[in-house]
Amino acid sequence: MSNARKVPVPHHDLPYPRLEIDRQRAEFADAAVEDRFNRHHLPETTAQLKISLLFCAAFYVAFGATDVATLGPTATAWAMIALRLLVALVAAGGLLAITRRPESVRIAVVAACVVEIVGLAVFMVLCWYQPAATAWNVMSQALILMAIYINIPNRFIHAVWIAAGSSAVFCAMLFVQGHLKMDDLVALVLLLMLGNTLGYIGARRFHLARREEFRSTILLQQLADRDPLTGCYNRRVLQKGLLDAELARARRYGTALSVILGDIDHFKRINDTHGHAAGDHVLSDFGGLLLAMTRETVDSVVRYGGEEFLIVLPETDLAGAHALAERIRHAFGSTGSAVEFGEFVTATASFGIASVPALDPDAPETPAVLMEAADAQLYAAKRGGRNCVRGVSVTADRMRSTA
Ligand SMILES: Nc1nc2c(ncn2[C@@H]2O[C@H](COP(=O)(O)OP(=O)(O)OP(=O)(O)O)[C@@H](O)[C@H]2O)c(=O)[nH]1
Repeated sequence: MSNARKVPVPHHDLPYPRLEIDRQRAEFADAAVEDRFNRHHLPETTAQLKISLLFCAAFYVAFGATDVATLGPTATAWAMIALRLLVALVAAGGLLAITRRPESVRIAVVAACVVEIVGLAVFMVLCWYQPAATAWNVMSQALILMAIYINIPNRFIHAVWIAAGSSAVFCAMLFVQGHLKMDDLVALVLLLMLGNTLGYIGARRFHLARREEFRSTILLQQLADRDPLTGCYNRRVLQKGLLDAELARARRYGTALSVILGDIDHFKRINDTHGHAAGDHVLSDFGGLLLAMTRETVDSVVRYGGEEFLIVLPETDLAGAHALAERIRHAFGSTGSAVEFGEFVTATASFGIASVPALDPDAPETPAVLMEAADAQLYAAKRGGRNCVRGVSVTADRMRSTA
């Protein structure tokens, strides 16, 4: 049972307010949505990070030649090369970690941060011992800023802190060293401020654009999957395998699964008496009620036909589904729909339930059995006088009518 809850169910929508983007942090305001975004892009992010780490390691080691060139083959030069190798080793460690745990967003972020911080710390030490190469090192710092903001995929907020923080340390170090004239130092501070500002603007725009694209994709998907009149899922979602996936989950983890078919009684009469628009109001209210009375991120409500709705209830047995159907039946029958010209229409609905019990080795493999059973129960409810609930427990070789 507990395992089943850990498996993400892919078909549930994200309500629009949860898709808001925190423009300062350049992330989704909702941590769960941000996580979903990161998981969606993880393969691409990891591939880019691997290349970035490889380049980082290679260039750090290659620039060891400049240590020997500026300092000669001294002990200090060899110590610097050892430090460069340390950065390469840390980058290799990051590479190994993300290769071993490609599914972890956190490891990718930690690997990027650790390599950036260790790389910059080593860079500061190298600069400290090479005051003669300050001009080159300033250029290197500017390029490193570009790598941190743009080329090494990381959280925007981390990139800003690491890039801006390292620039501040770099300026402070040159100030303490005192090799530069004040006007050169001011030019250097301005240069790094410019690098950080350009990096900030470019990286922020990039992070925001990717999230805006992700949000548009989700909203388009919601438009494609939802019935515009009621807000419930349309049959496309069933065709995409909603019920197959839930049934497979129930079989895999031994959990119960129920489906309820709900149908408004004598709906044709409502249309004929009050008009099609009034019928639409009643349909919309019924759909809204079903959505409101079911679990937002667990259950699914599908407009199955004209005035027929399917509710899919994972981890719910027959008794639970029956109790829910009764609550809906009562709520719908006791509230009316305000239609045009001040008219008020009341209606009732009938419900047919089919359930797969928990830990049932005979649970059906295809949804067709479940749907046929629910349909038969709905038919029984209609024949039994309407405005009532009928249910059955379904196994591969038998059906026990319990209500
Ligand atoms: N207003 C409106 N009516 C619809 C819509 N879709 C289907 N219908 C109507 O729903 C009615 C369904 O009628 P029937 O299938 O005979 O069922 P019923 O009158 O509800 O009778 P029972 O189900 O046996 O209680 C038909 O008249 C359809 O035209 C819709 O989107 N809006």
